[in-house]
Amino acid sequence: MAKLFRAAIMGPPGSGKGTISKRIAQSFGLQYLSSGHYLRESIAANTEAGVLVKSYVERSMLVPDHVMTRLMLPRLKQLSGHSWLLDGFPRTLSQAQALNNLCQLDLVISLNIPYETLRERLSDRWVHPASGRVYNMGFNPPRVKGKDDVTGEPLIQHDDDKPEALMARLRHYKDVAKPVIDLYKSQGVLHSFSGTETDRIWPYINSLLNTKMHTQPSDACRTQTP
Ligand SMILES: Nc1nc2c(ncn2[C@@H]2O[C@H](COP(=O)(O)OP(=O)(O)O)[C@@H](O)[C@H]2O)c(=O)[nH]1
Ligand SMILES: Nc1ncnc2c1ncn2[C@@H]1O[C@H](COP(=O)(O)OP(=O)(O)O)[C@@H](O)[C@H]1O
Repeated sequence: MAKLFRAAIMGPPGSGKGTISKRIAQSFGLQYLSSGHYLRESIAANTEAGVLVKSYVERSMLVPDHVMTRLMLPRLKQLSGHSWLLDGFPRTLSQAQALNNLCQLDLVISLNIPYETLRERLSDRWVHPASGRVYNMGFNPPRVKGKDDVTGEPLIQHDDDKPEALMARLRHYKDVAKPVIDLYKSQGVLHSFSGTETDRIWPYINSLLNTKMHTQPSDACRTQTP
């Protein structure tokens, strides 16, 4: 059986989860699943799930745990023969416990980035809503200002990336993430990285993954919920 590897990345909004996940997926061939992107995609496609979660996502409120697990766990079961990386899920202790019942993570990456850095980055973050591609006017600007590189469609800014919403989101992130981080610490799978530049953090994550992926294969996840 192929070696499988299951990881999650955690960090406040703007900490570089999406940017680093893209590098991990490219370098290590993991399937990447972003809860925020998945939810926005469902809303845009007006699926049953999309209708259900729309009011929460639009108000930057957490989607209730039972809804989130009902959406994410079946997706992960579909990926049961693959290595994957989760971004944005699990967000709460209850979500982490539900995920634990499906399978144990091999690695959780936690990003600690100073507030001022987050504020600067997010005030300059532009996204292509349909694909989830993310740009930053200084760090990774689009080839044509205001347009997505692949489709040429317009880029937008999320309202909740604006400074007035950011402080509240950050405080909320810390409260909710603490028990999740404690859980993964107690399981011995948590690795934290601090810094202000993704390019300086990346080599450490790269080297950690190189080591872990070649020494710690995991079993296949359960395909049936117990
Ligand atoms: N200036 C700067 N911007 C960065 C760096 N790393 C990521 N970004 C940008 O910061 C914003 C937030 O990054 P993102 O990966 O979307 O963070 P997430 O909210 O944790 O998924 C995006 O616009 C990125 O392009 C960095 O090292 N320096
Ligand atoms: N695991 C989750 N639990 C509850 N709600 C979630 C979860 N992941 C994403 N969401 C919802 O989707 C929105 C966007 O998520 P995301 O793209 O991760 O952005 P952010 O990191 O800015 O919160 C969140 O504000 C929330 O409404």
